[in-house]
Amino acid sequence: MEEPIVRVEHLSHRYSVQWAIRDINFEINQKGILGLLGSNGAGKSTTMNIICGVLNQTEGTVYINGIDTRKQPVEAKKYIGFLPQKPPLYTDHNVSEYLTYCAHLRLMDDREVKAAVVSAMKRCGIAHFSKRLVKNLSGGYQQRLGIAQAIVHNPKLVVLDEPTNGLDPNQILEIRDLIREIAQDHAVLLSTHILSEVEAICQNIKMIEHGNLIFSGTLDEFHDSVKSNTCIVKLENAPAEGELGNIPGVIKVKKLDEHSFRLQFEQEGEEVAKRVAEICVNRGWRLSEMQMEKVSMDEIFAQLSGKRVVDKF
Ligand SMILES: Nc1ncnc2c1ncn2[C@@H]1O[C@H](COP(=O)(O)OP(=O)(O)OP(=O)(O)O)[C@@H](O)[C@H]1O
Repeated sequence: MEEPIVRVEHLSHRYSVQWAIRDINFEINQKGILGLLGSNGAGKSTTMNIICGVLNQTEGTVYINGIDTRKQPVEAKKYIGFLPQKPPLYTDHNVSEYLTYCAHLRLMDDREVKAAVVSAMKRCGIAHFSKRLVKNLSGGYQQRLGIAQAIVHNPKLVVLDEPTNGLDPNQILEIRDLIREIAQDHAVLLSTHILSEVEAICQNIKMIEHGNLIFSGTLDEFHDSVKSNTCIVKLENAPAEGELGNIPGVIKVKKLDEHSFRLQFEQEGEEVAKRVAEICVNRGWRLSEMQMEKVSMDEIFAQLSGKRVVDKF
């Protein structure tokens, strides 16, 4: 059987006395973009730094393509490309010199370096800047170069730590397009605390909070992980708010306009919603619309991380 690209087993790390991550386990088996999501300080960078061999874990094991990163770090690193939060750029090099240097650092065969540098520059849209000094590139192009150094040796795994941090909105869209393109033939592990980023480009999500892995699944599963308990009803012959509030299972009511109300249910809603619909019809309130409200990414994130959910009432 083929080895997973990444296998993380019982990974824990402690900085002096405080545990930053505890008992993290997961595998990456395929190409595509996996988003590592979490609040500031959740443990994303710690996890990525260990996977990439930049930090030695306190406990647990990371295998890249079946190779233990602790026992055979040099071999394992051939399969990893890493863009840390702060790109490791040598600003007095020009683009081509810098990538050539990076390719040698990755122990590439000398005969392959030139073509690999040209290919990485092309893929990242920086070929026209090959002779430009790194310090004279804009932030967006420096980030492209950061990604180019992460793929120059054609690794199986590309790890990007908050790759759109600090970029302007147009640069963010361009870098996201580039990451999507890279993910066609690499497994990309990307950390972010920006929910719209996850929604825009990730197929799978792992969420870390206080150093623990608290969610693992597809984007759709993430959306389904928290069920809605609010709904909007439209009643052509609306009663007073109090009457809606007296329906068993309804705990809050907010009048939105003459005919529309937001109802909050005791628990997640389908059973109560059916009851509300029956009562509205039986009492002649002329129910014309009823829709469970979608739970936003922000609300899911807040609930999963145990934070206070914004009260819509
Ligand atoms: N070198 C260090 N020494 C001591 N504590 C550290 C060190 N680096 C990180 N920490 C702590 O470990 C925890 C996890 O930090 P980490 O940087 O992995 O989180 P993160 O999810 O990447 O956050 P951010 O999104 O802010 O980068 C935090 O409490 C942080 O303060």
